[in-house]
Amino acid sequence: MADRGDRRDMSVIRAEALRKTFGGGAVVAVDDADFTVREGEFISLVGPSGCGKSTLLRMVAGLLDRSAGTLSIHGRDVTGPNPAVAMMFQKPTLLDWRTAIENVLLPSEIGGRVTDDDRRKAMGLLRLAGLEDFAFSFPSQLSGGMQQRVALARLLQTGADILLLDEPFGALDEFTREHLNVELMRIVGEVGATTLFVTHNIGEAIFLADRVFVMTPRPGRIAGIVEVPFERPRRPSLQQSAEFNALVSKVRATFETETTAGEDA
Ligand SMILES: Nc1ncnc2c1ncn2[C@@H]1O[C@H](COP(=O)(O)OP(=O)(O)OP(=O)(O)O)[C@@H](O)[C@H]1O
Repeated sequence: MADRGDRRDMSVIRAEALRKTFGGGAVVAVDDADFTVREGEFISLVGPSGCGKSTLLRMVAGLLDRSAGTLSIHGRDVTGPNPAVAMMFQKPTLLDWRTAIENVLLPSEIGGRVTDDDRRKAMGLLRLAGLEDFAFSFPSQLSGGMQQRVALARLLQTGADILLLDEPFGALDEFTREHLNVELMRIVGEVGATTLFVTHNIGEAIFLADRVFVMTPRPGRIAGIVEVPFERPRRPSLQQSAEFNALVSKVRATFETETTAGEDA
């Protein structure tokens, strides 16, 4: 089996001149996006509201058709949803009348009969998410952060190796969010998933990622790609370091250069 270093050389998502317009071309949500994502890589997509982050993610998920350009996953043209890809949103979308483990088992149920292996896997994922003792609790008995961890376990139960996370902790308070970010890094690192994570927050984007795609609006473009050199595991205190703050400034400068260029045009 290839080690993590080898796997990182293989691209699993590839986009060239990717474009999405709405309203017959009146709104250019994503313009001329060129990028590759390597296996096991964690990419943050950061940018202000309306710069096309969710649109880009939905195209990768196969939920939205592209208007132009190419987009492939594992070397295959994206023409619709793909079992290798799973997406998670800001709201947990758990079923209130089902326990945590019954929620995690949903993808297996949709796929057919639930086997003992499926149950073992679901319990293992709840353990990985730190929720072993809450497997038989209902969503109303869990905090917002715990509900999102159940949703993450359910995402992994699908067997997808590409995770698309659209501000998954955006509705939570800052303390819970920081804790869950550390947990998320640990969990996706352990399962070796390739991850695209959308956020408005520059610090969060850098803290989590191997590379940050910086998006700017009107039209939505990837204005720059910033490499994050910090070793893993990472601790929240990293965010106080001078090196970390230098990267925050670099991302900010990418926004400012683009915005000023747009105003000058
Ligand atoms: N279905 C749609 N029909 C028309 N316009 C749309 C549609 N979806 C998105 N847009 C427009 O495309 C642009 C990009 O939207 P998108 O939701 O991708 O941005 P975003 O960066 O994810 O924003 P936010 O951070 O607020 O979620 C916006 O101008 C938005 O109004």
